[in-house]
Amino acid sequence: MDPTGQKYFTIIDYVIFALLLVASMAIGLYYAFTGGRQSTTQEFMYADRSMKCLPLSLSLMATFQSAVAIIGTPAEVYANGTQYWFIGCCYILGLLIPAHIFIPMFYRLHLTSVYQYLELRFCKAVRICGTVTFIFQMVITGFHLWGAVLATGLVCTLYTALGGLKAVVWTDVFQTVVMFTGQLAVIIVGVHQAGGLSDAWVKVRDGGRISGIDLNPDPTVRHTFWTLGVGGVFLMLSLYGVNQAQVQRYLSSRTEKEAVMSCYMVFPCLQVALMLSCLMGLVMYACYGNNSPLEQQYITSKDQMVLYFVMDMLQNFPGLPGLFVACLFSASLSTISSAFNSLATVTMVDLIKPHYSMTEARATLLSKMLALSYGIICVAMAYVVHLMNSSVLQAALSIFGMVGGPLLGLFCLGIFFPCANSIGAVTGLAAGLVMAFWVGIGGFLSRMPSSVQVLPLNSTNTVCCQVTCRSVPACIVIPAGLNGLYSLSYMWYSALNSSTVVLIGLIISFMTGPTKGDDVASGTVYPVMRTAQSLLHKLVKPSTCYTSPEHTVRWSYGFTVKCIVALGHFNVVKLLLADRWS
Ligand SMILES: CC(C)(CO)[C@@H](O)C(=O)NCCC(=O)O
Ligand code: NA
Repeated sequence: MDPTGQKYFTIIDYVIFALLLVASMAIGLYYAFTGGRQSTTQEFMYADRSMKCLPLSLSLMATFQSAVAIIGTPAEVYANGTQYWFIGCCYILGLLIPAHIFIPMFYRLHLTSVYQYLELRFCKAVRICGTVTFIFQMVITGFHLWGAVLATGLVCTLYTALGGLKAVVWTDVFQTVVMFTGQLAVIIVGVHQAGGLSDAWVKVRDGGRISGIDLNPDPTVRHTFWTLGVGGVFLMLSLYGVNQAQVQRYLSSRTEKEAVMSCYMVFPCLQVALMLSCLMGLVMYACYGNNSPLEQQYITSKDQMVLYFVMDMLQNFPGLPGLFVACLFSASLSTISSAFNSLATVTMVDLIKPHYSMTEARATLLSKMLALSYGIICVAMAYVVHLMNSSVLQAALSIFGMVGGPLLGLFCLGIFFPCANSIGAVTGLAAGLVMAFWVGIGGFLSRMPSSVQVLPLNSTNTVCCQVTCRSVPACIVIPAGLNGLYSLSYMWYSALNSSTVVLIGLIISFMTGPTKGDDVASGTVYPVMRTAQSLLHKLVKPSTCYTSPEHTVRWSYGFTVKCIVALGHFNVVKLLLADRWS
């Protein structure tokens, strides 16, 4: 540390960081020159469908655990306590549903990409709409990532393009280990600096950072048990149920059972990841108390907290800052490599292959070029796009909800509603996206002025933000009714947008002539009623015969229609009552 308070990396730090890049590159090269030498698209995209459960589960977790989670979660816990930790509750249903509904269905259909499902169930147009929405989502995910700077971005692009999915999965495994080690090291040193475990505990407890469960049903409160535990389920389903990056991993496993197991194993992995990042937030509070470096104006945004903390705490431990930066980059690399690989896959499988016939060698080469190009696009964008001053964690999860939510709705419409038709699907998706951007952007703009006031005025970023914000309240007048919608907690975005797709999709399907039960391709609809009935029968009378599929389909039609009608009545009654009372 020099007299101006500037902290520097030592040689050891640089060496550790370089080792991360070298090792990742080595794994990529290894898979480029062993096995089938990445000479088929099967190997490049689906690892020859030979993966085992343990590496897959670590890789599944690493895909959506990026630097954003590692620096965003501690900042959230430091500022608002451990309420966010309750997001861990949504992992239960958020993983059980993919394991028992999505994975068996996708695996048995032997898909080449998850969007092929949409063509089997609906038609080609729906498949293309889904694919384009996904590309949009993943490119945003890829470039919003902090730290995707040239050196790392290029290394990542190279190992992804050379080593295919095998390299992506095995680098994920290695990078997860680096990620956990880095976090653990910072937590241990932090507890030590705070005066030991019991001192640290007393400080966070007296500082009110240990939150009890908040059961407030108000959907506009950012974090409650309901927004996190129930709203989060929809977020998890969109990420772990129908996202191509994840489905590609399920499909690459040796057997269906192993795919289901890997999904189960994500649960403990995610809990460990969540625990480490929440603990780091608590340790930060134990060290700084309410005297945050943000308040003292050492840093200009909440998201710099973790980095400042790390450099501040670890300065006497040469090598540890390097390890932590390696941890951050590991988290990012494992996310963007999955994004590049899945983007290349869908572009090839959904957009190019159905229209041009080509040899296997050509197709493989083209897939590699695609992975390379998406990598370069994302690296270039990372240079251009600067982060917003609001929390990166909230921004990332909002984007997942805004683009992932409608996609989840599209798949649910196809899987759970045999009557939905293609016109309904496309209109529903469009309606869901409109809803997403309307509420997402409306919410962002309506929250902006207040979020800016708390920031110090001396950084260039803030000045730009001030300029844009000042004009906002003047030109946007928000009607009172919409304010409710705009203030919806971002954790509900996935649920709202996927429900919009399903609801509009069903209404349009009924208006344009619902699909007949027999016209639906076999294996593309989940027999909700039959499963529920057989479960019920098993519970009540263990030895009864089960009803015919036709009967069940007819029954589920009737039931769905009744539900919609009942819901309509309920809303009318609610409106009437609200009118009376006001
Ligand atoms: C997806 C969750 C919420 C699961 O805990 C978590 O990994 C997370 O907060 N991710 C943030 C987005 C990102 O890391 O890119
Ligand atoms: Na990651």
